[in-house]
Amino acid sequence: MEDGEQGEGEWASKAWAHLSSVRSLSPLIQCIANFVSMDLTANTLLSAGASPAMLHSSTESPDFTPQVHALYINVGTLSDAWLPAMKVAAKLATKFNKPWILDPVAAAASRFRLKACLDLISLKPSVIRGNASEIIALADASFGSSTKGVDSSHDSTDAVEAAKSLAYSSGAVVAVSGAVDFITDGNRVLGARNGVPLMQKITATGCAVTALIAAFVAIDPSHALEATASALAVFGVAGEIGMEMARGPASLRMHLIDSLHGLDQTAVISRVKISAL
Ligand SMILES: Nc1ncnc2c1ncn2[C@@H]1O[C@H](COP(=O)(O)OP(=O)(O)OP(=O)(O)O)[C@@H](O)[C@H]1O
Ligand SMILES: Cc1ncsc1CCO
Ligand SMILES: [Mg+2]
Repeated sequence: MEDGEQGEGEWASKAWAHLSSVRSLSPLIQCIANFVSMDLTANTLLSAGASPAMLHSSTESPDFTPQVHALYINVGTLSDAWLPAMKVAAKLATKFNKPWILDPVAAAASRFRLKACLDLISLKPSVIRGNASEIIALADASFGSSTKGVDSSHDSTDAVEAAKSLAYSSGAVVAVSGAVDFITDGNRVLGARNGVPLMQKITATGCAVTALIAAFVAIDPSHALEATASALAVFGVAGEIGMEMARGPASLRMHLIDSLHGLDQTAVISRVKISAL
């Protein structure tokens, strides 16, 4: 796929091509998720056509990580026991040239968590996706500054410069979710304007979309910026269509998964709103 200036229609076609490849290639994604998000994450990957495996033991990663198409690491319910396993898997992914994707949940909630995230970032993830407060905390390497646990206390627009600086310093593509999702490699910045506000009221939609990014990057690893934008926009479109049937967060969760599974070319092409900023 080519870089450069393109209109929304071309980005939407690219998003459809990415989703079609995920469906046809069904990439195997190792997920070191968290206790809250495991179910939604696995179901999101399955409904998109990917193949999730929630394996986190450092004893089995040497056998398993070399077989996967991408690795997803989420620090949501981080513990002393899980952190070494995350590092083992991340190192294996890098060694075997597999993309790995980080979700730095609540990065600034504690010194332990901030250091864990920064240590993981030094192991070279392909993509980091967080909410605005998480990305600002990582860019500043600062603990406790205006954070509220796993929820963001900033708008995504507040974090664009932090995302660019984190992308530049880490070498990763950095995505900030919110009303507008921003995706940057430190140089280019894309905006994806899909989704509905009620997605914030379902726990772990952020975790789930980060896993979806892993599946999209797995099938287009040399275009991580574009694949990340496609995943965020496609997940947002599933949320928009799901919202047409939902009565609240619980039914939106169900309809979002159904809509992701049923997305067709017409819906993706007409609804995906990605643009270069
Ligand atoms: N105001 C909004 N309008 C539209 N979509 C939104 C809005 N806020 C968030 N989203 C979408 O909801 C999803 C989750 O993003 P969010 O920023 O809430 O992640 P998060 O805080 O990491 O969530 P969690 O930690 O619960 O997994 C993303 O797909 C994002 O695009
Ligand atoms: C609520 C919660 N707490 C730790 S992880 C998680 C899921 C959303 O990130
Ligand atoms: Mg999150």
